[in-house]
Amino acid sequence: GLGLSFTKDENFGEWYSEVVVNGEMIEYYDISGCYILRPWAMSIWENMQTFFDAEIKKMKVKNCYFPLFVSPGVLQKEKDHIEGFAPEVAWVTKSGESDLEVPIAIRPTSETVMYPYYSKWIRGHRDLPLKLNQWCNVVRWEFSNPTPFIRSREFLWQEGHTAFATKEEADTEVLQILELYRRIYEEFLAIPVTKGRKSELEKFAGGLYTTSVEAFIPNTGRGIQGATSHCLGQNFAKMFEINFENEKGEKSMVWQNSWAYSTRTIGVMVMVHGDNKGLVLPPKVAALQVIVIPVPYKDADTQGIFDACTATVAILSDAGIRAEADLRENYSPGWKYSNWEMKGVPLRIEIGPRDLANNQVRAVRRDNGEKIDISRVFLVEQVKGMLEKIQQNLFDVAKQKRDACIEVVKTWDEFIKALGQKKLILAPWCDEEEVEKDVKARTKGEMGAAKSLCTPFEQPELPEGTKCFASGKPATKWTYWGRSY
Ligand SMILES: O=C1CCCN[C@@H]1CCCn1cnc2cc(F)c(Cl)cc2c1=O
Ligand SMILES: [Mg+2]
Repeated sequence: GLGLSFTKDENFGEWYSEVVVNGEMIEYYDISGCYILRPWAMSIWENMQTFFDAEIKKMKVKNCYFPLFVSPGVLQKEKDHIEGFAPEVAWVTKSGESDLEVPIAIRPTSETVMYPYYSKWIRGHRDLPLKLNQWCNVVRWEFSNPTPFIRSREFLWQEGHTAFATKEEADTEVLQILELYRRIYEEFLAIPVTKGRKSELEKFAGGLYTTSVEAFIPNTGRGIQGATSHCLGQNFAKMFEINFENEKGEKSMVWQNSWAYSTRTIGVMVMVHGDNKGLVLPPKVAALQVIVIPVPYKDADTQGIFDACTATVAILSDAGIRAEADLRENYSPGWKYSNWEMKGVPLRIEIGPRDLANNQVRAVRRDNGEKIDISRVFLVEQVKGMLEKIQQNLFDVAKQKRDACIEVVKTWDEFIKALGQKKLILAPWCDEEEVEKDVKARTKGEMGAAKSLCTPFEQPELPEGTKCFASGKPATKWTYWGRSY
């Protein structure tokens, strides 16, 4: 039937797979780990892209497009860049019946594709800063459990790659981009995230430091990296000889950043806001913000009701609200309510004989089910107000649930207990890599090991003499830990 066969709390994994399919976001594909993004998902990607693309353009970033294919020599340019990643590189080995002389890799990320040309294009300081971005797909032949949006063998992302004359400029941009990622999550997807710095063990090995926005899924008690903004330092400049002559005529290497968010954002949104009726879409990213449904009654003025629906859509659309009417004759109002709830449309407007007579409409919120009769007078203002309240409420509820999962611990026993309770753990840490490796080793299991998620920029007070939860050594910072995706 129309409903879901799994509930979010009883079987999260099955619930998620069913919701993304029944909500018409995803169609499973006959190649494992690959998914079809249907319009209901693509429109959310486009809504975020419209915001982010405009924002990076304000920062003088230019869009470009580099080839999908990577020649092997350049991919293996730097051992420690791809060490560990090699198994997930997909290769083209044939064309038609004949083998390729040399197999060609499909980009898993584009540093090695782009940077030989950065080296060619950047000569003098007047060529800096160079700021390019591309909206594209990447392929990583992962083997751990594929999950629509969250972990797939091909996904869409944007990857920004910038080069500066000074470290200060790079450091500044890293945080400007990170703020845009925070806005994507908190202002568009209504998801609370934590800005922080990755540990030496978790950072991008090819870079100098990694910052990220971290989300959390209360149902599974797992953290998830929402987006990432790296300062690469001069590591890739050294590797690819990206030098420039500065004002004093000295030859020096550029300072680089790279940053990305992907279609994983959509999966996080489904996981955080979805419920047992299906998707719940934040109005800011919803393809459809209002669905208008006629509720005809016996011999009541059916045409009048349909006309009122059409007029309501016109009024709302003219005001920039994304609204449609579901006038299909062969489906009952009840069926339509369930269908559009499953698709997560934030606001439903019902128009029946009584509404017609009273020059009003009945509005029903998807986030909390609240039913409100609103007059057709000032209809636009009231609908806009309701959509804003829904957006804000989705964020507030998600933040309250996420905050309720945060557990501050001081000792190993408290840490293990909190881990078992699917908490997001904030613990004082000595910031030693060996200790982090030890935490991973000591928490290994079928649920996956605990790892550091980020060291939040907002650091709580760390009293003198506080001990690291894992090593007992003097703690130097508060760090979030947990299991993750
Ligand atoms: O996260 C970003 C922002 C956008 C540009 N890239 C960086 C780093 C990507 C790390 N990374 C991630 N995954 C990879 C997978 C691979 F197969 C190979 Cl060869 C390399 C990598 C790899 O370098
Ligand atoms: Mg990976």
